[in-house]
Amino acid sequence: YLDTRKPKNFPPGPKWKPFLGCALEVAGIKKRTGSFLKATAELASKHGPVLGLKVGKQKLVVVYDFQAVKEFLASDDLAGRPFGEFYEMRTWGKRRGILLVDETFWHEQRRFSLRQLREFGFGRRNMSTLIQEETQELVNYIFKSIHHRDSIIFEMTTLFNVHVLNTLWSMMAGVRYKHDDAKMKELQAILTELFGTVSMVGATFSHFPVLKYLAPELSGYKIYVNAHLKIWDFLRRELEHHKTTHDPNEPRDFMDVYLNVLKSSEEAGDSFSEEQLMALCMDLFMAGSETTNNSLGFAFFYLIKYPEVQKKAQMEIDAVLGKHRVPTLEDRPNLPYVECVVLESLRMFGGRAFTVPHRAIRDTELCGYTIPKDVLILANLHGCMMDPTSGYDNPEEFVPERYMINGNVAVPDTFIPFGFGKHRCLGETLARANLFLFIASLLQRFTFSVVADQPPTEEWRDGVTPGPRPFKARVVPRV
Ligand code: HEM
Repeated sequence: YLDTRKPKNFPPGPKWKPFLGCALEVAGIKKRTGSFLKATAELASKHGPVLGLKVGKQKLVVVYDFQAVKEFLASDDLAGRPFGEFYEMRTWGKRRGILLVDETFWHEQRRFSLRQLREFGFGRRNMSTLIQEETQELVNYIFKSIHHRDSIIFEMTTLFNVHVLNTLWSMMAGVRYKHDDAKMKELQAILTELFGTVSMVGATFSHFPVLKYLAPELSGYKIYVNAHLKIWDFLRRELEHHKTTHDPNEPRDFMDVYLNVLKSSEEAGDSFSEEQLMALCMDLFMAGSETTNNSLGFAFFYLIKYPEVQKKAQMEIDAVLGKHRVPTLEDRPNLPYVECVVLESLRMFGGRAFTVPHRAIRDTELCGYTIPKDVLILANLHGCMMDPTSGYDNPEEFVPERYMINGNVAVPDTFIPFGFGKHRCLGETLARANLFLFIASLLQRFTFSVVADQPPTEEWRDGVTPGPRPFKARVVPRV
């Protein structure tokens, strides 16, 4: 804590003070600019694209521009997973860390999850039919809410929550919930609470661990632990249910396939265990819900802000599907403009986000600087996709046409909302399928517009994942 000397050749950044490191300076800029993302972008413009920070006891490197991000994400030395928080897990009666699947096991668990997601299909349901069920549930819910009126006003940032969680939870445990289901709402509330207390680089208590004991509430530790315990409990109950109803010949979902692997000793590597299954579900849950929700939030934020984009997408949908044929993933090649709306929504989300933090697994180099072992390092993707120097014309504008090149959909190298390299998002296929089907299905049946005198604010919400601030839209059925 008291050491203010920087390691030799450490990336440049603000001066370090005893105990705090440069936390105060960063917090000051964060307060002025409104987010940690903008604060680190500003510091990178002053100190350079590889920024060295120290927040409390934690040394941290933030990488900003595309060339540096490319070198970072391609480096095997910088592909470690951060250590999770450890605390008492009453449910299992012993001490364990549950934030993340253990690094030594991650490789095998990641490969298993990727294969399940790629071969997605349990019983008669594949990824498209599963998401279609959710999109049509939402369409019906909106029609039901409109009832005999001409239109309805919805708060848009929460409209998709349950349905997005359902796509994850159906895949993992074969369970889906109704739009108003109390249990699912509770789970969503826990996730939202949790995401509000931490940022991508951890929470106040992880930088100043003594606060866990001195100020458990103020430092967010209590909320963090309680939220984890509640989710852990939720997952454990589902796992117990699976164990009693599991038929090895007819796996219904991810949990069943995993239980099959556990049963067949030659297939199961060392990394497979019930606890790892729970931690894996936790990871997928955490990584997949807010990201997809907020990307959809940005999509509809911009669709009401740019009605001409919405109209153009609707015309394409009408021409290909008409008003009633439900969009499926097979329609993707025939709806290139909708696909471009998806890409631009992902840029609006990703360009305001960080990658997950990685850990240096040994002393190494990045762009000529020394990164000591165990230092946390992450990329600020604003530099790649939204900075004026990122190569996108008017990067703050929502322009789906930018991906339409000679009639084909194409993205530049700098388009990396899912990262790349060893930790590239493993839910990319599911996330893109969700975005495409939700956007296409809703625009087919409804028009979304700004509510008079309640225009959405341009300010967005910082947190583990960025999102638009709550905003309302008027929803009118298309006849
Ligand atoms: C629009 C939605 C999404 C976006 C923009 C997104 C973006 C990202 C990014 C930027 C990373 C970090 C890559 C890196 O550090 O190199 C990541 C990692 C990850 N994502 Fe996603 N993600 C989304 C949805 C999902 C979904 C739906 C799932 C689960 C089904 C998921 C699971 C994961 C996991 C498990 C990781 C960690 C991978 C690893 O460390 O090896 N994500 N995602």
